[in-house]
Order: sequence, then C-alpha cells, then structure tokens
Amino acid sequence: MARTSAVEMWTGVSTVLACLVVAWTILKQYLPSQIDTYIHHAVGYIYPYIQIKFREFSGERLKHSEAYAAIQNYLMLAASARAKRLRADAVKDSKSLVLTLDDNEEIIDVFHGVKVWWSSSTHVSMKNFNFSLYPQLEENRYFQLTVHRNYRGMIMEQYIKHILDEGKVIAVRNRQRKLYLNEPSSSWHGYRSKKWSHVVFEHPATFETLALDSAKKKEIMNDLEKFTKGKEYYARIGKAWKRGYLLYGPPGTGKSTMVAAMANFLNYDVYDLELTTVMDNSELRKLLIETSGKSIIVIEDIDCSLNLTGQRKEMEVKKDDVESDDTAKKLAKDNENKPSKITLSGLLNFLDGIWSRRGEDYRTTNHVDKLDPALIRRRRMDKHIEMSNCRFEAFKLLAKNYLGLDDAHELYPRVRNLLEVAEMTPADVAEHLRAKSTDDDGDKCLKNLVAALESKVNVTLRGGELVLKSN
Ligand SMILES: Nc1ncnc2c1ncn2[C@@H]1O[C@H](COP(=O)(O)OP(=O)(O)OP(=O)(O)O)[C@@H](O)[C@H]1O
Ligand SMILES: [Mg+2]
Repeated sequence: MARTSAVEMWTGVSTVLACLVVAWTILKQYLPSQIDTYIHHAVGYIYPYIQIKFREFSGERLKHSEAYAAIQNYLMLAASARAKRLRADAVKDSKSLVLTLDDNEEIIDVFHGVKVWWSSSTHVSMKNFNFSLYPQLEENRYFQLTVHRNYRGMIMEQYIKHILDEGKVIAVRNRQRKLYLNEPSSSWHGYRSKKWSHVVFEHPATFETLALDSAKKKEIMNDLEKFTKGKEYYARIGKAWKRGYLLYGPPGTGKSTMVAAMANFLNYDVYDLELTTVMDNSELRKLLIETSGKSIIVIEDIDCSLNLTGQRKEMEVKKDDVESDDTAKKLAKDNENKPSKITLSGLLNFLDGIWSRRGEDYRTTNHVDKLDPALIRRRRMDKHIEMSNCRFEAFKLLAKNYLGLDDAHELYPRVRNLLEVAEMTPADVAEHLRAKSTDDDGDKCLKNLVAALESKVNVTLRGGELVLKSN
C-alpha cells in the first residue's frame, strides 16, 4: 500500500514538471521575440538613430572584409587629424603605418551636410569553446556607423558607396606595388601553389628621368592619363578596358625603362609574362585570369619568345633591371626547349580582351619587322612607340641626370653634331657619362663621351669646316 502511494506521488510530481517544461518551451518561443520587438519599438521611439556594423572578419570562413579595410583607409585621414586616441597598424602590402581609431574612440564625418558618427570597438568571443579545455579568446574588430534614421536612404545608397570607393583609391595609393613573374605550370599544383610569384616593385625610372623627345613623352603621358579616366567610355563602347602598346627599338634604347616609368606614373603593378614558360592557350588564360586590375602586363622580346606558329625558339633570357639574376636563371632552366602550343589566335584573343581583365599590356621587341602583322595591327596594339638611338635632346636629359649639367656647356655643340651621325643608344651614352672614379668631373665624362662618339664616325676637316661621317 505504502509502495502504491509513493508511486502515485512521483507520478503527480513528474506530471507537474512535464507541464512546466511544456509551458516554458512555449513561452520561450514567443516571449523573447515579442519582448525584443517591444524593446526595439520603445528604443526607436526615444532613440532615432540607426547603427551599422562593419566587422573586420566576416562570412562563414571569416575572411578579411574588404569593406572594413576600405573604411579603415577612408577614416585614416580624419582619424589622424581629429581623433584623440589612435592605433597604429602595420598592414601587409602597405608602404606605411596605418593609423586608425582606437577602441571606443569616435569621430564625426559630414557627407552632403549630414552628420555621421564613426566609432571603433572590438567584439571578443570564445574560440573552440566546445572542444578545448583552454578556450582562446577571439577578437573581431568592427567599425560602427551611427546616423539619424531620416537619412537612411541617402546613407545606404550614396554614403556607403562613397566611402568604399574612396577607401579603395587610398589603398591603391598606399600599397606597395609588385612585380609579378609567372611560375612554370609544373609548379602550379600542391600546397600553397601559385601561378605568379612577386617581389616589391621599386624601379626608380620616371618620365622625368626618361631620355626621350619631350613631345613624344608628353603624348604618351596624355594617352595614359586618358586611358586611366576612360572606364565609362570603354564600357559604353563595349570594349575591355585595356590598352596595348608596342615598344620597339634596338637593345638599350629604354623599352624596359619606359615600362617602369609608365608603371610608376600610373601607380600600377607589373606582370612580366614570360611566354616561353607557358605551354598552351589554356595556361595562358589561367595566368591572365589571375592578374589583378590596375596592372601592366609585359611580354618582353615578343619576337624572341615564340614564333607563334607552334614552335618554340631558342630562348634568350635577359637580365633586366627589374629582374634578379636568380629569377632569370630559374626561368631559363624551366624552359629546356619544351614545345609550346600557344597559338597566334590564343594570343590574339587575349589582346582583344576576351580573357584579359582591365589593365594595360605592353610588348617590347627589338625587331618589329619580325612580328606577324595580325598581331600588331592598331586594334590590338593601340599605340606603337619607337625607342630610338640617342638624339641631342635625350642626351641633354641624361647629362642632367648623370652629371647635374644644365643646357650650356662648351662641348654641347660638338656632341650635337656627333649624335646626328653616330648611332649610340641611350644606355651607351649613359654609360660614358657615368663617373668612373671619384676624380671624374662633368668635363672628364663629357670628353669620354665625345671620344667614344668620334670613334664611331669619320671626322675630317674640310677648309676649316668639321665634316662627320658615320663609320
Ligand atoms: N631612354 C632612356 N632614358 C634613360 N635611361 C635609359 C634610356 N635608355 C636606356 N637607358 C639606360 O640604359 C639601361 C638599359 O635600358 P633598357 O633596359 O630600358 O633598354 P631596353 O630597350 O629594354 O633593352 P633590351 O632590348 O635589351 O631589353 C637602363 O638601365 C637605363 O639606365
Ligand atoms: Mg628590355
């Protein structure tokens, strides 16, 4: 009997417990969201601002957020001018330290007369909470934008786009530029494989130091400037936003130097595409897909790289100013006369912008006459630039760069006459102008150059008149 009443009692208790659990589950389902809604309505009534968070890492795989990076750049100027507490971060690929708002610091930005508040904070959460006895703390920084709800539309449609665009422009201006070299496809597979390897691009050439006829220089700079501002124009006419240049002329006339000057002028990366290591059109396409925007793709010595009928020619690897010796040797080793299947049409497709991303591409050659006419006709190579032997104007610039001389020197008329007949590349002129010892001054170097030029021509005196003839 006693046993029966105990069982009844426990049955009663479990029924009550079960009812409580069911009631709690039902309450749990409805209560929080309704309370949330009421709270939000109440807060919205007295707090008329909206807030947007931009986290540093976002998405399932916690990728570094581009929006966060763009906002960080955008706020950098305002933060360094006005914020009281700043954080200095060394950001990968950036030339300088990036100053940003410190935690819980706030600054105001004004856009079309509308005030917005930016603040920075860190959200800390547990990492590996379920699986580890020693959970680690994971920090995720974020920027928070606060603005009056009356301006919601304008902020969403215009302001956010404005800061993302501006932030990207600042990032391009601040980043370290790179020189990329294509890896042979044999090393494209496996852990951390990549198609392009890179070094920091630090070539000092500029249009100011480039010895070239000044009208030609100006024309090229205008052309480049027009190209960079032509995004809408290219979109309107339905053409890929890219421009092809063919640089041709004897060795040492400054083709590679010109490419470096252009990259510095445009603030673009350089992709040095070694065609002889590319086995076929599909590899070419994969390589080009992996190039980024705002870049120059250079195919050096296009006439030597391939004959574009399917047969690889003996490869000539040149040591360039922007390449290291090691890279050149490595590339040469990778190219032990394997047959290439890149076809003329594959290359032409790329030039026509089917595969290429926006950017520019340059080809340099010493033998323009050896190239297939289909490859160099205007539509594919928008501009042909001849780099010639050194003329007097180019010489004056080299003398200024190397010796600090201005336009007037007693030897200049002689140099002018000699350069009209003697064929000498800017590279050779520069070499003669270079001081060979600490005692060499401007006069000595100029005399060296005059002697070298004279050795290239016949100098005769005819009735007091100097006659120069090429040897
Ligand atoms: N027009 C120039 N202005 C200034 N420097 C020049 C010019 N041309 C050549 N030089 C100097 O000569 C060196 C060699 O020039 P560069 O490598 O640009 O010639 P290139 O035409 O590319 O030759 P190659 O056909 O062998 O590749 C450069 O490092 C540079 O110092
Ligand atoms: Mg070159």
